[in-house]
Amino acid sequence: MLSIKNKTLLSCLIVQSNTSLSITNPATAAVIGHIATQSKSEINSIIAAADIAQQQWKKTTAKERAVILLRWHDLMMENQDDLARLMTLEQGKPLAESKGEVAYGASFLVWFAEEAKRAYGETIPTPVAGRRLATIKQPIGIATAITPWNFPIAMITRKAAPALAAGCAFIGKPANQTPLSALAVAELAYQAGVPKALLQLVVNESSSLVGEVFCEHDRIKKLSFTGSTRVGRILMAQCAETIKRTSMELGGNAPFIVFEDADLDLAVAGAMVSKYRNAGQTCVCANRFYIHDSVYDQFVAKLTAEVAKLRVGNGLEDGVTVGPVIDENAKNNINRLIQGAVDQGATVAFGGQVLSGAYVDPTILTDVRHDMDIIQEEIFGPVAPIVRFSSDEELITMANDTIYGLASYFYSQNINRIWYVAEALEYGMVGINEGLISTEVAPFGGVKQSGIGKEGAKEGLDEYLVQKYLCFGGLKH
Ligand SMILES: NC(=O)C1=CN([C@@H]2O[C@H](COP(=O)(O)OP(=O)(O)OC[C@H]3O[C@@H](n4cnc5c(N)ncnc54)[C@H](OP(=O)(O)O)[C@@H]3O)[C@@H](O)[C@H]2O)C=CC1
Ligand SMILES: O=C(O)CCCC(=O)O
Repeated sequence: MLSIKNKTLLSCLIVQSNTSLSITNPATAAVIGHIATQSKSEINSIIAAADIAQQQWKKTTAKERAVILLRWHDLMMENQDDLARLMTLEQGKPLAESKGEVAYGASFLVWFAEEAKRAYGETIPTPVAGRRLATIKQPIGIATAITPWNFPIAMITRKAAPALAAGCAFIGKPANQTPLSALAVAELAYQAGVPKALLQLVVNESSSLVGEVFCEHDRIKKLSFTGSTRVGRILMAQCAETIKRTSMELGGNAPFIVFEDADLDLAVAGAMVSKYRNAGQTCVCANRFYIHDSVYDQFVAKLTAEVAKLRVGNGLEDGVTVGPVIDENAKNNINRLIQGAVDQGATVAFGGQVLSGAYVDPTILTDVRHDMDIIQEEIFGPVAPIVRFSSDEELITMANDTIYGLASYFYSQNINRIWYVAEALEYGMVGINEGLISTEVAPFGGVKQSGIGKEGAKEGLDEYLVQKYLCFGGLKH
């Protein structure tokens, strides 16, 4: 079942025991393997070993660390097909998307390998004679991460790469539903020369147990989390005791806005990639559509024509563009939101069938009002609820009416409107005439209850560095 070429990527697999975790393929509900779990005392031993390893690693030069990270990148790309297959088997996304994620995940290794060479300090003009002032940047120490199932590889490398590049040790907890591809990527890190004690992935049936150890351990200096706002709140509270630095990439409720002056074909292309990629299970996915009254019917017709071309099925099969969602619970929750919207007056313009297994029918809902539950909640599924608007002012109020502030998208060709709306949207990221904004070179992160901190870009490295101020006194000249 796990037929891949490079068998070393499966070194994490064990014969089932009472301390193992079983991994299920969401496309078939079949168990595809078992991996060992780590107890609390084993995780504490891993932290102690990471502490020792980091004392050596922090003394290496950024250039030496870059050589290893670049080798790791090359190994990931050499094993792109195998890693993608593993990801599709445990997560469900179509193989082409899995391959894309492997490349996206690997891109963080190159980016941070290069960026760490530019972790510059500063000199500061002294206000007092006989002194010189400067700053340096140093690794924060042991960094930990807890990641979700929707991007099993990229969310690990987006955090591990800056940590290792900065000179930190890294301990991650992948999602229990999708640890295989992350563990395979860790195996490639060791083959590239990353010391085993420096980079470890741990799992336990109880994610909250791992979370508590990470948050409460005094030698751990950083926690980076990607996942729901609900769990982000718990982790931030738990980190308070040790005043740990945190990065939080949490839930979103992205508006996708089309003004009357938009290029509609461009908007539909952006909507398809933003809404239906990964079966809608992306924190930056368009969650709710606001379309100007004068182009509403035209937009719906064009979008329907494109959604009708999607093919739902097992992500390993040729031609499949929408895989299963992560499990049947997720499917039921999405179908509950669709039914709730219909009960509140929405119309199913396309799709809406209840499918078997963990599959969700790509759906378009019209006659949707801003106050419906489907607009207020994160759908995390291939469903596009479409609201009409007629004034820019009303639109901005509706777009910002959420506790979330991660991604937002709008389409317009009017330069005045583009600047005004881009500035008025209360979001960490704005796609303007663009539906796919993620890249390793730009700062990814939200405002409001979508989180704290940035990943990728030059800012992503600073999350793993501490700035130290040096004051040189008693100088004669
Ligand atoms: N912003 C984003 O990128 C994401 C947003 N979400 C949103 O969250 C919803 C629920 O998805 P879900 O996967 O359950 O997201 P969660 O936030 O529950 O899970 C994300 C990660 O946190 C772990 N976790 C869960 N509870 C705790 C805890 N108390 N302490 C420490 N770690 C914990 C999970 O482990 P385990 O695998 O054991 O559950 C997983 O590794 C989605 O439907 C979506 O709306 C989900 C994923 C990503
Ligand atoms: O959904 C997420 O959990 C992260 C978004 C992936 C990306 O586009 O970078």
